Amino acid sequence: MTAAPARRTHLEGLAAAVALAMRAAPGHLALELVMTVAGAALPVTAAWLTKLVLEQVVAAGPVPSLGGLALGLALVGAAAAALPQITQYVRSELRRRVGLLTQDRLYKAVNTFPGLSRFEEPRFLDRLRLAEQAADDAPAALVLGASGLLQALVTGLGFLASLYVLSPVMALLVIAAAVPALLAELALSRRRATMMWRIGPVERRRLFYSALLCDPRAAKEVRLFGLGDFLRERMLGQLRTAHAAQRGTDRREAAVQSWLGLLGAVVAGAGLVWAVLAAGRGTLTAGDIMMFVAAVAGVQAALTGLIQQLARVHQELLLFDHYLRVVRAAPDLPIADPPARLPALRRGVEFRDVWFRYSDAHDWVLRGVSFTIPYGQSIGLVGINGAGKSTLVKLLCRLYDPTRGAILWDGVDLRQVSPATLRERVGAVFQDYMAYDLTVRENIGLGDLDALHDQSRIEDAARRAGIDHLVASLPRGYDTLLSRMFPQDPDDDGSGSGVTLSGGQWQRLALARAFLRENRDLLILDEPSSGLDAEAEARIHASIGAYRGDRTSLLVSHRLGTLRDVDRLVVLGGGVVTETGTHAELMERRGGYARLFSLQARGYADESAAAAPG
Ligand SMILES: Nc1ncnc2c1ncn2[C@@H]1O[C@H](COP(=O)(O)OP(=O)(O)OP(=O)(O)O)[C@@H](O)[C@H]1O
Repeated sequence: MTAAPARRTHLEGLAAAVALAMRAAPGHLALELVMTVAGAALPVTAAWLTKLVLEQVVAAGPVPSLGGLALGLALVGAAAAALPQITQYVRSELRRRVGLLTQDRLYKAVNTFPGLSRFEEPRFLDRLRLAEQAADDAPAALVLGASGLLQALVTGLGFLASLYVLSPVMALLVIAAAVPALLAELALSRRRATMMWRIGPVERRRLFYSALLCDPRAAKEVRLFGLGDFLRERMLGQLRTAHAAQRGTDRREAAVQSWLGLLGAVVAGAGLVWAVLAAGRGTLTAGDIMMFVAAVAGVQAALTGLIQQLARVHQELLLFDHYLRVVRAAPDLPIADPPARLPALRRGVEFRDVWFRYSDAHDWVLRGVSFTIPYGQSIGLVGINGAGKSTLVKLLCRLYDPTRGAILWDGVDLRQVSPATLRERVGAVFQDYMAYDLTVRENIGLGDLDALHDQSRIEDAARRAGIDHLVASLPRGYDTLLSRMFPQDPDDDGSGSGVTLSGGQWQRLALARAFLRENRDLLILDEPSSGLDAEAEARIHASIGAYRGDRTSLLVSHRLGTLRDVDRLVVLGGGVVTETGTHAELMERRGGYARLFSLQARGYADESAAAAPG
C-alpha cells in the first residue's frame, strides 16, 4: 500500500467530495458559494469606496456624491459584520450533513467485506483508522477549503488588479514572492500526510494501550497483575514516538513558514518605501497611498490564505484518499456474478481435499481435509488445541475461502455462492462468542433480527438455552441492560446501571441466539458448553440434542463425553482427518480418540473414586 495518492487522483478526490456535499446538503452548498463570492468582493469594494471618499474629501470644492459613498461604505461594513455569523452556521450544518452521509457510506462499505481477512491486515487497519478520521470531516473540509480557495482567489485578483493599476512592477513582485511559498506549502503538506501514514501503527498501538487502561473488561487483570503503570508507560512510549515524528514536521513547517513570511514582509516594506517616495514626488495622491497599502496587504493576505487553503485542501485530499480506498475496496472474497443458487440442503456438505493457511506468510493449518457432513446427521469434530477445528468452522461459514480444494453444499462450491445467502442458512455459536452491552432481548434477538420484537420466540430461545429463570429474576426481565458501562435509562444519573452476567450465563445467551435461528439447514456449535457447570451442561446438551433433531449439524467440543451421541466423529490432527467413525468404533480402534477419551474418563473416574465414602 502506498502512502499518498497519485496527482491524477487529486481531482477525482475533489470531485468525490463535491459529489458527497451535493448529495448531502445541496442548499447549504449553494449558500456557501454565494457567501464565498460576497465575502471575497466585500474587502475590495470597501477599499475602493474608502479611496474614493478620501480623494473627494481631500479635493477642493463641493462633493455631491460623498453621502452616497459613505452610505455604500456603511452597507458594506454591515454586510461584512453579518456575513461571518451566517457563514459559520451554514458551514456547521454542511459539515454535519456531509459527515452523516460520509460515515454512512464508510460503514456500509465495511459491512460489505464478506470475509475476515481485511480485519487481520495491519496496513488495512491503519488505512481504516485514517478513513474513519477522514469520514468525520474531510469531504466537508475539502469543499469548504475549495470555497475558501475561491474566496481568496477573488479577493486576491481584485486587490491584484488594483495594485497593477498603481504599480505593475509591485504586482509582479508580490506574485513572484508567492510562488516559492506555494511550492513549499505543498511539499510540507505532502510530508505531513506521509508522516501521518508512517505513524499509523504507532497511533493504533497507543489506542490499544489506552483502551486497555480504561476497558472495564480488562480492569480485573490489569489490577490483579499490577499492569497499570506498565501499560501507561507503553502508551506514553507510543505517544512520544508519534510526538517525535510530529515535532519534526512542525519544526520544518515553522522554519519554512518564517522564511516565507520574512520574504513577504521585505516585498511589502520595499513597496511602501517606493510609494512614500512617489507621493513625495507628487506622483501618487493620499488616496493612492491608502489604496496601495491596502492592495499590497490585501494581495499578500489573499495569497497567504490561498496558499494555506491549498495546502490544507491538499492534506485533506491525502487523508480523504484513504477513505475513498476503503469505500472502493474490492470484496476480500471473490463474489460470483451471478452467484450460484444455494439449494436447500438435501445431500450434505462435503470438505473435498481442503487446504488452508491464513496467508502466504502463515503455516498450513489444514493440509487436505476430506469428510462429509451428511444431510440430517450430526458430526462431532475432535482435535487437540490448534488442530484447526475453529478454522474449519470459519471456512464452513465462508469467512475465508479454502486456499486449495473445495467445500461443496449439495455439490455446489461455496465459492460460487453469495456469503450472505449461505449465512442465512446457517445457525452457529462460535467459541469466541460476543457479549453485547445491550439488553437481554437484544442479545438474543441479534440472532435473527426479524424476531427482535417477537416476545414468544425470544422467550422460547431463552427457555431452550436454560436462561429463562435467570431472566425472570432480573430487575427488568428481557429489557434489563447487560452492561455496567451504560446507564439503563438515558436520563439516569448513572446509579441505575444494568447488570453483568457470569461467563456460563453469557454462553447460554449466545446459545439462545443460535436457537433463535430456527429452520436453518446447518447448525454449527463450536464449544457451546465449555463454560457451563455440569448440571447446566447436561441440560443444555439434552436441549441441543432435541433442537438438533434430525437437523444437519457440526459440533466441536473438547468434552468428549458430550459428543458420544453424535452420528459420527471426525478427528483432526496434523491438518488432516486422522480418524473417523462412531464413538464405539473409534474406541475399538484404540487410536488417538480412544486415548483422549480414556484420559478424560480416567480423570473423572479417579475423582469419583477419591470422593467415594469409606
Ligand atoms: N486469524 C488467524 N490468523 C492466523 N493464524 C490463525 C488465525 N486463527 C487461528 N490461527 C492458527 O491456526 C491454527 C488453528 O487454530 P484453530 O483456532 O482453528 O484451532 P482449534 O482446533 O479450534 O483450537 P482450540 O481447540 O484451541 O480451539 C492455530 O495454529 C492458530 O494459531
